[in-house]
Amino acid sequence: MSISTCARFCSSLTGMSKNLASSKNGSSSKLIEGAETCVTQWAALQNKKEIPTTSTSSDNTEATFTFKLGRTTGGDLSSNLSVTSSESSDILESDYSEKSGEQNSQKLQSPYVGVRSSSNNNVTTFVDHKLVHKEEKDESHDAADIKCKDSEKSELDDGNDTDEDETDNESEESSSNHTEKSGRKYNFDHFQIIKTVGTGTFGRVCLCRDRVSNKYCAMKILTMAEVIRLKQIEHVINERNILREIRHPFVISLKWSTKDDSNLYMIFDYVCGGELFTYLRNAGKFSSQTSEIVSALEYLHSLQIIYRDLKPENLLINRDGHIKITDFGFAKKLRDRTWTLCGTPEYIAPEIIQSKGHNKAVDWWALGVLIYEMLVGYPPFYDEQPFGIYEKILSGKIEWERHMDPIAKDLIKKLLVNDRTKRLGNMKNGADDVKRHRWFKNINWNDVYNKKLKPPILPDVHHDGDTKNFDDYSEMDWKPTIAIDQKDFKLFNDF
Ligand SMILES: Nc1ncnc2c1ncn2[C@@H]1O[C@H](COP(=O)(O)OP(=O)(O)OP(=O)(O)O)[C@@H](O)[C@H]1O
Repeated sequence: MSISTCARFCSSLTGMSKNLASSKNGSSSKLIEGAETCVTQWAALQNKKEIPTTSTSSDNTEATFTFKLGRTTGGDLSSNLSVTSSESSDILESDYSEKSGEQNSQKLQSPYVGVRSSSNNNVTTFVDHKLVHKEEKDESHDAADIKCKDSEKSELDDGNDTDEDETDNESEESSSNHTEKSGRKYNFDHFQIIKTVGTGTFGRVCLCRDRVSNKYCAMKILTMAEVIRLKQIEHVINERNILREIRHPFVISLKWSTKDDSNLYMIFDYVCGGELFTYLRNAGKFSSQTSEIVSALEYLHSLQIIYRDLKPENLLINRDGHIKITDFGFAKKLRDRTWTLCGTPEYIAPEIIQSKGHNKAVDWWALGVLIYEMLVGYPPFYDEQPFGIYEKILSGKIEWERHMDPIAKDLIKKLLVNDRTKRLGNMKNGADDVKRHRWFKNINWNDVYNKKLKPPILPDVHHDGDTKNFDDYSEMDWKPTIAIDQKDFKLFNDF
């Protein structure tokens, strides 16, 4: 996850953050207490029946409690917190589909603090330094140096090296199956790591060069031990599986995934423009990007996938100016509804707060928040405290800027409807209702999909591997690769 963008509230969370930072597997009950308090306060806020703080599942399924805490508007500090516990007494909420009873793991985010200026990507990141690797590294690394054995289990993907910008539409038309083979077999040492361009909860994202095709790509490296520690195995496997299934011009495309005995790896096309948010904060310029997001959401929902993490940080912009939605860590294939409390506070839909069970409607809500934030510069529901944010979300009151475009305002209002059965996008015509809104009156949706709309702005990049739109990250804190034991390794059998 990018920590960049709008840095968010923090002071109230700092103490919690410290607790979390010092937490180990076996000592997380304090943190869970904090999480329980959150849940209880939400319930109290609404004067509604209490959200269960223990799992109702009979099979002791592990619970999920997932937040991305930490966005402050115009401020400069954000804090993401993470905590886990596998003790059933600490269970807060099970993440399962209503019908499947599918279990999931438990999480608040890992401790880090990010600072960002509102005008660009200047982010300072402090990741968990407990396992910081002090040894100095060269700027570029061989992927093989990271210790991926030949015997690693690797996922043969489509192996399609062709420049995505040129082939996106072709491949989408010819195949929606990401695993369709094109003949190439990837190998880990085909990749040379050049530079870190982002950090996430469990690892980092690096710019790489594919030695075979000579193309740039992004390698997301997740430390298995961290994934286990944060009880995120299911989410990571979900992320990979969903990414393998999808192929859309405005969604990041996974080229290959693999693992060794310490890390999970996902190789994506490199999106060199950085975050969209950096470029566009202007009503006139944003409608074509919005339409790309709508197109992507419609596609995901058509596959019964909810994305659940729509926010400016997760919208990257390609060299051609088009959007790429990234970070599918919260995405989920749904049979019906899900109950995981997850998301980023400012973007969470009321039904998530109310623990009513949620579905794709949460993405349409988040779209309303996103459009508002893109147009106004800060999110519609904001407070220094997360509870204040939830209270505002539930109240449904939105402050409107006087000069807000009335058509945009109408769209936002129809997306930010508390009653999800009346929310645009979630009614019987689905995404068509959104697409037919006046805000999109001049939009030809086929043209959107085929990238025929001229992007309002092109990112300032000099070449495909340009990293100027990303923050600088230390290459000195690569964590040592520690092999996990066989028992733990088996947890990743499905990756
Ligand atoms: N394909 C890509 N091209 C360029 N940069 C990327 C790409 N994928 C990710 N990044 C950068 O790396 C950052 C972290 O990526 P991502 O959000 O996927 O990590 P994460 O580990 O899932 O984070 P989280 O903590 O939210 O789980 C992004 O915000 C972005 O800046």
